[in-house]
Amino acid sequence: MSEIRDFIKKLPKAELHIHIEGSLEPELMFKLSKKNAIEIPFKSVEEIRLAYKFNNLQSFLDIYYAGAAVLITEEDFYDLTWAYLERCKENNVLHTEVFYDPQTHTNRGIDFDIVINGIHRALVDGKNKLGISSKLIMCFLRHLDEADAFTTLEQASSHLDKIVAVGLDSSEIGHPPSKFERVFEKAQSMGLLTVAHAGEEGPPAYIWEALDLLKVSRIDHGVRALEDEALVTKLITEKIPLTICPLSNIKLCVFKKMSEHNYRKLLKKGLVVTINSDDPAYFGGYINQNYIETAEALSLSKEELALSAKNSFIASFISDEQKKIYCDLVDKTL
Ligand code: HPA
Ligand SMILES: [Zn+2]
Repeated sequence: MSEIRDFIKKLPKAELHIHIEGSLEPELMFKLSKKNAIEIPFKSVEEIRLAYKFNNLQSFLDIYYAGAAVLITEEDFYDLTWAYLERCKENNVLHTEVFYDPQTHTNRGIDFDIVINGIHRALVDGKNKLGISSKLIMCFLRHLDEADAFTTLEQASSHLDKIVAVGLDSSEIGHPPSKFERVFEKAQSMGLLTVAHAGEEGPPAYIWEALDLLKVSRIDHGVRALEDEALVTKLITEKIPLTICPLSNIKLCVFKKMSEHNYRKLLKKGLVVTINSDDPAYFGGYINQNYIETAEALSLSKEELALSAKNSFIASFISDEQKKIYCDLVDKTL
């Protein structure tokens, strides 16, 4: 193994941008489709993998929502989450903040409680059996309307002990953060933090809206921030983290190739940037693979990789004491 790969493997990390539905590997999708008698348009695991060719965010989302339809029982959501936590262990992820999309499931008749209880139970086991700490972030699908998001927030009100924040994902263009200003305001009044996908395909104006209207603690993706100098200054001064997903950006054609990714530029400017996997089953790798491909294409040094790992803990929703413990662990790898 090359020295840099070995270093990345040993580096303690937090993952802050992972959609649990996006960790559904073709093998599990196939198995669940048989068990639950849900038809999927593929005859084999190989056929599923071959279908994973995307030319933008929407072409991915269409397949991603179709795949999620095999998830029916609480056990299915448990197994999905547990499989991801085992990958965390392999990738030396010590802390993870997991997104899930309740509306993907409730809108096809799955009870809100089944989904959250299955995911939560696996996260508790992840702490007890694997030593991985975690938080859960409930995302609203932005292509659906405000009323649907309000209904979802209402359903979450008896589970507030299991959720740290609300987020915003799905088709970005045409669905600006402003559409959900009132829902996010209500979520905050319930004690929840906020994050939002912005500036993945959408313009810098969407990042401004996420900050000014949704009062987000972090921006998910945010790679288009570089197009707006005043925005970059704000993100640096206010230390607002970006959760960047390099392999996702290549697979969804946000950048043509990894050598053109702006990750290193953002890091060099002093933004709190982090490396994450987004939808690892669909985009060709878990967090270490994202670190490796970014490091190799952009010639990131060990110091820059360690800074990225420290950023991941600093940008997380854990306590300051815990952040210090994890950052010290990162320093020890240098
Ligand atoms: O990268 C993403 N962007 C928006 N929505 C998503 N849902 C899963 N992954 C993504
Ligand atoms: Zn995402």
